Amino acid sequence: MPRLAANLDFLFTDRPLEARFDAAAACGFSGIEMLFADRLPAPTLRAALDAAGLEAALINIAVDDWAAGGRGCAALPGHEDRFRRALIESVERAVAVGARRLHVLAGIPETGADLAYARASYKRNLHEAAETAAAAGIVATIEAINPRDMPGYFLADPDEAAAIVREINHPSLKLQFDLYHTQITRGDLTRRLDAQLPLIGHVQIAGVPDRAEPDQGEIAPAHLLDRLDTLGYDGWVGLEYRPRGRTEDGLGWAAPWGIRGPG
Ligand SMILES: O=C(O)C(=O)[C@H](O)CO
Ligand SMILES: [Mg+2]
Repeated sequence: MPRLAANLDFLFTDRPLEARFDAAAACGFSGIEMLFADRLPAPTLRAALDAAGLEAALINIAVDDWAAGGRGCAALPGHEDRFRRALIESVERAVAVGARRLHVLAGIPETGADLAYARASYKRNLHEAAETAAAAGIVATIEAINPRDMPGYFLADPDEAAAIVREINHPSLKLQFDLYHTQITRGDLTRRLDAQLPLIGHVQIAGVPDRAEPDQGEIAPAHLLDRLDTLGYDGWVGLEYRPRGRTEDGLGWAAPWGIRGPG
């Protein structure tokens, strides 16, 4: 049965980061995921997780220029040294905090960039990410992000993400299947899960089109989570949405998976 993880950069954001761990645990979560895990020193993050009885399901690779529009650099030729530094630092952080999945962001190529050249460079960097992750006993993931939310992002098409994971064919490189982005760009979620399950290392969910709780709109959470269960997926499903109100008040849909508002 899939386990639900609270994304602490989307949920419980009405309180300081340090308070979100206990809030997630109080709602029945046993795992969390974070986009910006480098905001806390690794020992501090590890202590917060341990104190709340939480596992880090996934963290993102460090992105040093997020505020300036940076979205990673794995697919940006010429940035290999920067990529390697972020990779090594982030794998070390993942190990220190017990995270078994590291999302490796591709980046936004400059207008007019040679995309075939970028793809070749991306594949070399991802192979290195897989090798570095494997040596540390973890798994690197890649995720297609829809162009409405992240214009110009190199990896926009979920089927291209699946093709790249297949081509690299490394046990420590997996697909991060974000149901929200995939519904927007491609749809046909059930059949895509069926076909791509062996490639999948992490799943995320949000409602479409609003990126709020998935119980409204085009996403059918019970159907999709049951499907993942039937397919034998026993990994994490990250709740990566912007709650319509208080996070706790919007968790009713997740009750069948052990999540509850604290009352
Ligand atoms: O935006 C998403 O869906 C993600 O999962 C990334 O990690 C953050 O951009
Ligand atoms: Mg996502």
